[in-house]
Amino acid sequence: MQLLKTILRQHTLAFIAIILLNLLSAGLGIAIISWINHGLLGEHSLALGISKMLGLLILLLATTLGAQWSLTTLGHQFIWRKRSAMVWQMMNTPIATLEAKGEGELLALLGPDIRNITLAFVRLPELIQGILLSLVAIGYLGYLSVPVLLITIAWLIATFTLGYKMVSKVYQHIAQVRDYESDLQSSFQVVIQGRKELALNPARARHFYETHYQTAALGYKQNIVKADSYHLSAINWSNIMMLGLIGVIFLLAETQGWISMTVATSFSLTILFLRTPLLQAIGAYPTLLSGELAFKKINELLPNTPLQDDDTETANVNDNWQQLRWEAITWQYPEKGFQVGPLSMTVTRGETIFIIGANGSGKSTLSLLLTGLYPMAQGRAYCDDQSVSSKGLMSLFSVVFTKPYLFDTVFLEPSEADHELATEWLARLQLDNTITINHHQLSTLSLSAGQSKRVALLLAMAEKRDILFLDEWAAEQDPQFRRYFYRELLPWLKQLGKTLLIISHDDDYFDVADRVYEMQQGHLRLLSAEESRQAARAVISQS
Ligand SMILES: Nc1ncnc2c1ncn2[C@@H]1O[C@H](COP(=O)(O)OP(=O)(O)OP(=O)(O)O)[C@@H](O)[C@H]1O
Repeated sequence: MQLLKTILRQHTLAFIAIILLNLLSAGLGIAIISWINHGLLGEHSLALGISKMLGLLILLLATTLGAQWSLTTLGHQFIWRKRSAMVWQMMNTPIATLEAKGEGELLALLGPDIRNITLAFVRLPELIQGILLSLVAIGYLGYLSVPVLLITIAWLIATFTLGYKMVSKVYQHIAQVRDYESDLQSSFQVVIQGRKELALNPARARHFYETHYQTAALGYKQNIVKADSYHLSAINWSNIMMLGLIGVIFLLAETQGWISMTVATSFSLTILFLRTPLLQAIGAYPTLLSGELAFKKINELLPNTPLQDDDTETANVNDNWQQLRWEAITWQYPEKGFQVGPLSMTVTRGETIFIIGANGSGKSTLSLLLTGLYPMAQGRAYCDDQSVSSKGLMSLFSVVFTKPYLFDTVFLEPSEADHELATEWLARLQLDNTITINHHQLSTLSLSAGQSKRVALLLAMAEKRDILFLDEWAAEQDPQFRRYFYRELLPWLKQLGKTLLIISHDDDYFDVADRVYEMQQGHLRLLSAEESRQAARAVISQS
């Protein structure tokens, strides 16, 4: 099992110590049974017998608790590390890979999958104790009578072969449960993010509920019921067969005379002692299977390779760069989806460049490609004629996406000067009546769409990167502020030395740009001054 192998590799010594502790606990358990059967009544006084038994029981309690506690602690330590590595890994995974998986799958990884691994560890002590106890018990039974032990082993093999078949079915259904879990997470997202639309349209809400949600929920339920049924059948089957084994042992003693009745009693006591932990072990197995499946899913998406420290690449970008150039670059969405490029583009430091084009022509995709967020399938980017990596590109840009995510902190480690800057920017963005900045925290994020975009711009400016890339930033602004943005804010940002890449549909303001590019079905074209003037009409006619 991958999960067990990994924990064994990462915590070899601790794991060996835990196994030894478990062996000790199992050995003590069996020794106590043997002593009760053979030694207790032979003690000189009843008081001595009782105190010895109490002492042994307390020792057994301490070792069993110690063994379980250390395994559980090790498990939670492993999960803490795994979850932290996952979150970090996810933040460092190319966004195209994450997008291809879908949000439902990612939520399933961080939520139910990690929970299943946790549960696997919670039940792992039972499994390990059950297995070790069985081994120790088998040794003891062999000491009592080898022929009866052989019959016992044959009986147990027959029991567990059928039990294993049932547990395999459990695994199949648990795998399907995991797929439905991902669909359920997607449905939960619809319920939360589409709440307004669903509230307004009961017919759509019912349709969504009856088709999408119920398909996932029913699929989940049917498979979990089947998994649980096979699991319970395996437990009951094993339980009954263990009782049957005791009958067989007494029969062998009574009719065949293979062993005395005292040895038969020891056999039966040991098997009864073994029964509960063994059934618990079988009970714990499916939880371990779910954990294993979750572990595989996590490793599939976020392989546990050490993260590359690309800081050396970002250092390749000269602080005083003068020109960025992309040559014959391309990007295509998976499964032969929309393609951008091959295209080439040059940006000189301090320029204001507009990118225009019809809906779906590929402007936002281009922004992700130019900024290094999508990897170039072909072509290269250069910074002052030096090849620059995706990481290098990312270090130059601050982007306000069409649907930006708003963080509530402006600067990460603000200085007094930064605070003054942020206060000035708030005023310039006409947000000073709505928001205050205390230390580096924004007082509220309950904002209108237009205000949210202004905050997103504030956050982007606070990153103090050389290039600001704004994707249809002005779309939600009122006409006065839109005018103010193009006629005053952009020239002010340019004056500050910012290089500006602006995706825009606002044809009234194309004159603000030094150059205008047009996207057409994934291809980029530099417009002449005359074409820029005509562009607005061209855009409208294409859409
Ligand atoms: N995550 C995605 N997976 C697959 N295809 C996508 C994805 N995002 C966008 N596309 C496709 O890429 C094409 C270009 O989309 P893009 O968002 O870049 O256009 P745009 O020019 O920015 O449009 P708009 O002006 O409407 O914002 C569209 O046909 C769209 O269907």
